[in-house]
Amino acid sequence: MAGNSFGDVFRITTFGESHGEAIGVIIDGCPPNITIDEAFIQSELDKRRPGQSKITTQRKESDTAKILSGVFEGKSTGTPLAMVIPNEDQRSKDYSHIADKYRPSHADYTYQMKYGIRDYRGGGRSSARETAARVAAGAIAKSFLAQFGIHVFAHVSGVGKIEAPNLATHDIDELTALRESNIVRCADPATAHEMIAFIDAIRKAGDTVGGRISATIQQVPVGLGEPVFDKLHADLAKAMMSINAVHGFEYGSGFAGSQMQGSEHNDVFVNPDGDANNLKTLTNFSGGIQGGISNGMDITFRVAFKPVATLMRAQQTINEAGESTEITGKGRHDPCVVPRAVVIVEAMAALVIADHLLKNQLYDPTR
Ligand SMILES: Cc1cc2nc3c(=O)[nH]c(=O)nc-3n(C[C@H](O)[C@H](O)[C@H](O)COP(=O)(O)O)c2cc1C
Repeated sequence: MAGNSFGDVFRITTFGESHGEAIGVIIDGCPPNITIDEAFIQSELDKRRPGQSKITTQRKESDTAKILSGVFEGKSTGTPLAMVIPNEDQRSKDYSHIADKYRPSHADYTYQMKYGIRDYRGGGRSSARETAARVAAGAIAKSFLAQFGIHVFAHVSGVGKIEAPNLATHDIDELTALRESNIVRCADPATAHEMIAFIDAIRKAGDTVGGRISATIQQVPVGLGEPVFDKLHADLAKAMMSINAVHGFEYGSGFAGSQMQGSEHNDVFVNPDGDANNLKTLTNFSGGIQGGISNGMDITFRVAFKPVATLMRAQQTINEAGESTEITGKGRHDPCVVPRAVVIVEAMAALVIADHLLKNQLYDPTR
């Protein structure tokens, strides 16, 4: 199975399945002397952990990452940094009833056709359990970026047809406190209230619902991103589209921008500091990226997640023998993935920025 690695310099490889022994990650290319704070890694994993509230799956996993290598006396050594997260609450029998059935809109049929074998327990490698390994790696990338004052913030900006208003502040600490004040992780508490009630009603009806996550990356220096195929937004798009259940990515003005005119869409340059090498723009429809290269403004993007495929109600499907059958989800599933996916989006964004920072020919770590 190819395609388990991401990044060129700050490169991660993840391994493991939903119901195997463990999942984990190896980071090859992590620079030395980064402070590795295990409590921070854990706090990041806690935001993705199952069983954290009534609107997430009830699977009970402590999601504790054990560092196996690459760290000495609390600092990265520059050698491969490996982390493993044991699986604790598999309950594989919850899946025996679907062993030979294809869940509609899940990965069962495509895995069976491609590999001729699949671990049906929780979807095996196709399970979003794998993303815990990305979150652990993302925590290391965030620690690296913090040295440069670069911070990523994401929150749930939409659930079904409910949409949060534009945020009133850009202060990351303030936004984080607002987001963590509620279980859906929306930084607008009034909208959060509405979202939680809606997800709870959907869950009780045995159904699921999609949602949106908006993100911003602050203090990214000018010049990250390669000009042709490895444009910064192209790599962000790949990172986000690689997350389970993601169906859309847009940056800056995104799809709405295609309905605008150039005269309203162009970001007018200004020079507030009288420094020709530190220009700003009055608006940020470019989302902080022009020609695939960061321009020093906040990088902004939005990610759309589909409704979870596994429903707690009967659906028509086909089994491996090609016969019509019924399928009903059992066990523990998320009615809406976005509350748990916020930290996954942040992790993938941090990995992209760390990778570009390191491969930028203009980057001088001593500067
Ligand atoms: C945080 C998170 C949790 C998820 N939880 C579930 C779940 O409980 N049940 C499920 O069927 N799919 C869940 N998914 C989505 C599946 O992993 C995904 O739909 C499946 O792998 C098929 O891939 P695709 O939707 O990208 O085509 C979750 C996704 C994320 C990001």
